[in-house]
Amino acid sequence: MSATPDTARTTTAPVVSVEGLRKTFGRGRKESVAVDGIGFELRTGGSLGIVGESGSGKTTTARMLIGLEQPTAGRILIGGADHTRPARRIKDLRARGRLIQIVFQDPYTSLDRRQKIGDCLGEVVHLHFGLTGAALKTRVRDLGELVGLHERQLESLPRELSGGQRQRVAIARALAAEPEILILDEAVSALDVSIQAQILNLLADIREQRGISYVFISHDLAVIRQITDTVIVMRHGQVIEQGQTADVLDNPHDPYTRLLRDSVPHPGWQPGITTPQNPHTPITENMP
Ligand SMILES: Nc1ncnc2c1ncn2[C@@H]1O[C@H](COP(=O)(O)OP(=O)(O)OP(=O)(O)O)[C@@H](O)[C@H]1O
Repeated sequence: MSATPDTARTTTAPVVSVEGLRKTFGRGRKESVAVDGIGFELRTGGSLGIVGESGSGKTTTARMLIGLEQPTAGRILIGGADHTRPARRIKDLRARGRLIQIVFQDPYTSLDRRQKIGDCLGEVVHLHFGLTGAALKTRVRDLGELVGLHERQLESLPRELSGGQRQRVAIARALAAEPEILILDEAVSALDVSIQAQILNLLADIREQRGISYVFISHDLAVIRQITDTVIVMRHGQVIEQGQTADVLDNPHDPYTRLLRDSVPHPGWQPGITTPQNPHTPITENMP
């Protein structure tokens, strides 16, 4: 990783600033609004959670941030520079890769089945930093170490690893570009609870050591509470509540956030029975 000291990045200035961001798909009568004029900030070295039910616009927001989707309207500033339009030239794509990376839920589909893990990481390091030979090998070993992958696993093919190990590969591959911002889109959702806890601890350590900023998309509010310091709640493409994570989750002002929070199963919860202790079944059954 870069030698940038933690303090250099850990300021209160926003590293990401989003204004009036909107994305529609389709045209005319078939037009649908996925993201409807949202705004938020991620401070440098901070961790921002995005929560909301399925279809609320979380992934579309992430895809616009990373440049995989062009916004219909609005503005995305990253490190003060305008990143509203996806990069087109290779040089700009690479520069963006050094700034922001994303990890999706299922890394298996994005890994080359015939490529050893070490080679996969080496490719990214070579692409961004031009390292070769022993220097490249050392860097790959360091990356593996950072995420808890050993030499033997670096020599493996993706199918020889567990889901948790593959997710570590995906994180290492994203970190190989030494980005300032890492987006994790349901990146731990498919993992069992103990592996999930290991990865969350790992991410917290990396953030502390490197001063990297996170955008963390998850439907799991316990995960959001653990890994983020601010949160936005999305519904129907809009931000309906935002603030410090603990404040929003402990004292939600919006009924939808309350509903979202109370949907987390707890002792005494029974599916299908609505009582004050067991407030609801489908999450937005009573919402407009
Ligand atoms: N390429 C696309 N073409 C048309 N509609 C799309 C496209 N991508 C997303 N949408 C629509 O935009 C809306 C928001 O989708 P998005 O994937 O951003 O939601 P989400 O909150 O991430 O959901 P989930 O939690 O299920 O991943 C949905 O109604 C979805 O069907």
